[in-house]
Amino acid sequence: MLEATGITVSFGHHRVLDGVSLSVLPGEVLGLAGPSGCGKSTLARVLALLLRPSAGTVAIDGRPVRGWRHRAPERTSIGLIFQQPRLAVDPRFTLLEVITEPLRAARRPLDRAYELAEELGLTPDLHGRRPHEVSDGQLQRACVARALALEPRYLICDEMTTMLDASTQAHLVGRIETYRKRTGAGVLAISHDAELLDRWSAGNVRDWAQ
Ligand SMILES: Nc1ncnc2c1ncn2[C@@H]1O[C@H](COP(=O)(O)OP(=O)(O)OP(=O)(O)O)[C@@H](O)[C@H]1O
Repeated sequence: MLEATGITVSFGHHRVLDGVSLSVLPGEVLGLAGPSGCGKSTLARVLALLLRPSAGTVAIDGRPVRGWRHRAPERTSIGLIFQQPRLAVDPRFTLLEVITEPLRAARRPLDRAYELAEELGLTPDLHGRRPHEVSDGQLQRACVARALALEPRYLICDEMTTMLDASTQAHLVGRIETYRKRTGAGVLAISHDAELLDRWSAGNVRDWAQ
């Protein structure tokens, strides 16, 4: 279980999260809805171990996270996919380099990147292109491949498909579903699209406003 307990985060004097708790079970899809600005993305960053809260704990499969260093080993257990892929990649990287980045950092074989690119529908002519030479949908496919590269136990999809057309949305959700069913990973899906969340999580939605 990916478990956040009593999470508190402030930016300056603005307390964004005040003792929030949430958990994602292995194999489940949990939808998270809520009004704009309520702190969903902030909580996603805490759960992905990118933002250290001022109070509260994150535990992965019962083990509390202690190291919040950049290369904390627990980081590889959690994949995060952002809403805006252009803000989530180094603009100098080719799509293939985006996908190989975590494999390189973890000293894993890079061949896996070609399989992931193919699974995400990125044809070889796209591999050498940089972010400004591809569409948002193609770049987001590379970001999903990157998030899956180290086979995370949990995936956090933060408005992953908001900017994309219906067919790309269906493809990306389908890929993550295939991965979830194969590995038993837990998925936290954050979206303003109530219909998508309801369908994807089979009604397992937590509404922040309630
Ligand atoms: N790095 C930051 N510095 C200062 N304030 C921040 C920072 N990140 C987020 N905030 C503020 O924290 C609040 C919550 O932001 P967050 O992005 O978590 O909300 P959200 O629920 O994901 O919103 P949306 O649904 O619009 O994406 C907002 O008021 C935002 O302006």
